[in-house]
Amino acid sequence: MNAPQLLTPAQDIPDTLARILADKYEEVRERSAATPLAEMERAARHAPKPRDFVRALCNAVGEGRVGLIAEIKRASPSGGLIRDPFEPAALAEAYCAGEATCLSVLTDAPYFQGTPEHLKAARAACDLPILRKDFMVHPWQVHEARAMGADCILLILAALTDAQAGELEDVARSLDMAVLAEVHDRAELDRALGLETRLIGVNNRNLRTLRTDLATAEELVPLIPADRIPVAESGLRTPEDVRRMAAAGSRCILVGEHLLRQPDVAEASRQLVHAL
Ligand SMILES: O=P(O)(O)OC[C@@H](O)[C@@H](O)c1c[nH]c2ccccc12
Repeated sequence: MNAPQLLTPAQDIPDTLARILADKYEEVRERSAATPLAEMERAARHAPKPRDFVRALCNAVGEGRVGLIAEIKRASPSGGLIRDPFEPAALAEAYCAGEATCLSVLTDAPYFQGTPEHLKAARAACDLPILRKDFMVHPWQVHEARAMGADCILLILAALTDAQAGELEDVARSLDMAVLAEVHDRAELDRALGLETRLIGVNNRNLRTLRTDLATAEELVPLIPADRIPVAESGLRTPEDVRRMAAAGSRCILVGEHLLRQPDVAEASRQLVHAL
């Protein structure tokens, strides 16, 4: 990607997401100056082999279970401090014991109090495939994700132009990583379907206002073609919520805050996995 695209995010992105992205562009500018792309590419090539994120979800669904992507995050803009003390390795083990299919680990520091160390610790503690949950805006971050051990990246369509999303997807594919393309409305869904990836996340949370509404997935999941894999994200708490998402056509879910607020994370995870 050319340097000018590092300078500033697209202009028409309001509110919370705009603030996060402005900070992210600044962060990437600084970090990629400290560790040049060529060095990050080399680190990515030497990372442990990717785990198959898509296959894990397909297997879970094929065996009649919920495909649960269980999230590890210390804090969030909407939830404040979510878990304290916060132990990523212990959480990864608990999710694994609770039959989660994959993990999602926040690595964004300013808004989620995440670090790459959280992802590394989680990956070393279990053998589940791992999504790096961050705001990806530049190929440098995709190599960085692979270098820290991530098996999948998130592409938030609301944060990216089609050209950016396509380029980031190409880099991920070149590194044998999966891509979760995240949408919040029909226009973003149409754009996501122009990508190669089969994984389409429908975020029930509006990243501009931070409110969740399960009706978002109920509206959009039925529009996703059968050759793709829908993932309902955010605001899910109860087995009943999981059944609502499955009724709309999504047997894969991404759940964070609810699980992280439980004392017994493994048991809470198991309850969602066996909700159907
Ligand atoms: O904690 P929740 O409401 O269960 O949501 C998890 C996940 O969907 C949410 O963290 C998320 C979805 N898309 C994102 C994009 C960036 C940061 C965070 C997210």
